[in-house]
Amino acid sequence: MTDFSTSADTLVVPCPAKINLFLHILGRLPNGYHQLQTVFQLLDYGDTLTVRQRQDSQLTLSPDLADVDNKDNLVLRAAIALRRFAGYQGGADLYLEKRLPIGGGIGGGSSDAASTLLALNQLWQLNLSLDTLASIGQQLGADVPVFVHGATAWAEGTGEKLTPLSIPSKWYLVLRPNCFVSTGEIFSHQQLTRQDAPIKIAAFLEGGTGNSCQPLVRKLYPEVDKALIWLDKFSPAMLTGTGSCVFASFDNEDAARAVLAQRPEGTEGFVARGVDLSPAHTALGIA
Ligand SMILES: C[C@](O)(CO)[C@H](O)COP(=O)(O)OP(=O)(O)OC[C@H]1O[C@@H](n2ccc(N)nc2=O)[C@H](O)[C@@H]1O
Ligand SMILES: Nc1ncnc2c1ncn2[C@@H]1O[C@H](COP(=O)(O)OP(=O)(O)OP(=O)(O)O)[C@@H](O)[C@H]1O
Repeated sequence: MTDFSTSADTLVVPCPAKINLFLHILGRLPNGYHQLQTVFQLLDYGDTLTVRQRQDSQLTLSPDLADVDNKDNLVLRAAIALRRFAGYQGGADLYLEKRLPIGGGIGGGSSDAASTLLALNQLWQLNLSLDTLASIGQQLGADVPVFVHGATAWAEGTGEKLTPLSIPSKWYLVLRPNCFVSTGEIFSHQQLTRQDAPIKIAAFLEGGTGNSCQPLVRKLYPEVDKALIWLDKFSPAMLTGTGSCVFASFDNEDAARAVLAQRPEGTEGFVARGVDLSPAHTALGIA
């Protein structure tokens, strides 16, 4: 068993979740990806990654995730992509404490990948810029760049054109119905609406925006529909990303926790605070 006690050659980094405070789909690009407008709200809750320098060139990842082969894990894929880009010869032991539900629309895999890039860039003293790390990360997932840049942001393009945004701090309850939604399935679905008109940041701040994937996802997944109806009784509820998680905001932690405690059987969830800056950046001392 690998010993991951903290020392000079070890970094411990949070991998925060995100929610999409709104999500519009403007159209489809020639590569099949969709042109979006969204606000990524970072949360102070997520997975935790520990990276430790090795004296040889091996890259190891533990423990195994139940549903993801190690070779497909975005942590290992990010480490390999970074090492190849930088022409670095050394290795590292990586340990991922997974808390975020997979396929929930809260960006867990992308955040794990981003924290891997940020941490190994420091551990291996590669000195690559955030822009460079974000472009390496974008090849791994559309949500990786926002986690690399580490700020709650207005996003356009496929999520890589980012404008930091300060949102009044709120508490969020994120509820996960008992189902997994494939992002690819929703984006390739015939009935997805892809014709939202572009809006300005001011229009989002004035309210009234929504998630354009929500009508289709709640139709395909009755569990999502039920979760939205239930949570909406306490505070306006919305889908994040392509789901399956839904969320609602509350003025304080106690109010959010009181609702979480009554959640319907079969659902799981967590309460987290919205943050302007990524806890990964704070932990690594990135300005
Ligand atoms: C919907 C969001 O969660 C909003 O935050 C993200 O844009 C999805 O980001 P992600 O899970 O990192 O997505 P990826 O792993 O890059 O892509 C999964 C699949 O979703 C589709 N996809 C994703 C993002 C995007 N802007 N257009 C797409 O059409 C593609 O078919 C792709 O094969
Ligand atoms: N470390 C990881 N954590 C979670 N999923 C991973 C990881 N590595 C690879 N994956 C794969 O990535 C896919 C997407 O997982 P993720 O949890 O990021 O989805 P998501 O929350 O819907 O993301 P998004 O909000 O970016 O659409 C999963 O199907 C899983 O097989």
